[in-house]
Amino acid sequence: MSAPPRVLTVAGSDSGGGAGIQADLKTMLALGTHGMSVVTAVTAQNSLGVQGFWELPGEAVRAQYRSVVDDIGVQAVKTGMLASAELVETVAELLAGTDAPAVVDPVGVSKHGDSLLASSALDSVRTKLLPVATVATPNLDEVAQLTGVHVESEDGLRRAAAAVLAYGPKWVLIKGGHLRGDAVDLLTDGSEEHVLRAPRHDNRHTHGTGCTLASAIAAELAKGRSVPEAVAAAKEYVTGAIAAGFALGGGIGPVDHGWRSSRA
Ligand SMILES: Nc1ncnc2c1ncn2[C@@H]1O[C@H](COP(=O)(O)OP(=O)(O)O)[C@@H](O)[C@H]1O
Ligand SMILES: Cc1ncc(COP(=O)(O)O)c(N)n1
Repeated sequence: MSAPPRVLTVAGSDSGGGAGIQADLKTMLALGTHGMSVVTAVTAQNSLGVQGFWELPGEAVRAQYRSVVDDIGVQAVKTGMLASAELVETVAELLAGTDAPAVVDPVGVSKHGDSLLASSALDSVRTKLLPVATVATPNLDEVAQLTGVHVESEDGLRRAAAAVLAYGPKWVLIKGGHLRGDAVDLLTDGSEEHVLRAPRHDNRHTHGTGCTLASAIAAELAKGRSVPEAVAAAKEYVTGAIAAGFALGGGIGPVDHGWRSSRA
């Protein structure tokens, strides 16, 4: 049997299993790839929020990354929660030395509003991490935090994309999931533009949407798809996972990563 495409997530652990490393690995499996992980931080997290987190030293992140990349090799990398300026800079340097596409999800706050990134790290995200991204996938809160551009309707997505592209990622996918109406995202590299539209599912169990989308893009890139093809396939996967999101605990439940396979 030949090995499946290899994808690496560099992100935080979510003890509740809905977002972070756990969402990433489930997504990678669901999309037919071999998922691997570099843990940047450990969160104590559930459906009610983030009760605490502990970040790993830069040395531990670097060692995990080298272990995976130098022996097994990667065909795409996804980054999520990086917690601090030190980790953002360490990961940016590692990505710059890796010959594989990088999907950068600049995770700032959780769905509950708990911060997952020190405000002192924002400048490193802008000047070190975004420039090495093949695709950056900010949500509208992250766009506002990073660029000062506030978007309140679909019309503003193009302005947000231009502001993020100015920091140097090859492509940006602005996620309009926090707007009303259809779930509309805009993908552009500054010349091509693709609007991805899906019906909004009236389901509050959306924990892990952003992690799932970014990991799905990385998995599709690892299979050799182009960026627009990978994003279109990933959008279809996350939309189905949101439609099937289920209640767990007393708060916001997770999307269903296994929605395409039978639960019987
Ligand atoms: N209720 C929903 N129904 C359908 N798609 C959604 C819904 N909420 C978010 N999305 C989609 O999920 C993906 C992740 O977006 P978003 O939730 O904005 O990211 P984040 O988790 O980073 O806040 C995007 O493609 C967005 O359009
Ligand atoms: C460890 C970790 N990483 C990322 C998120 C963001 O989750 P979402 O994908 O719902 O924005 C999270 N809640 N926890």
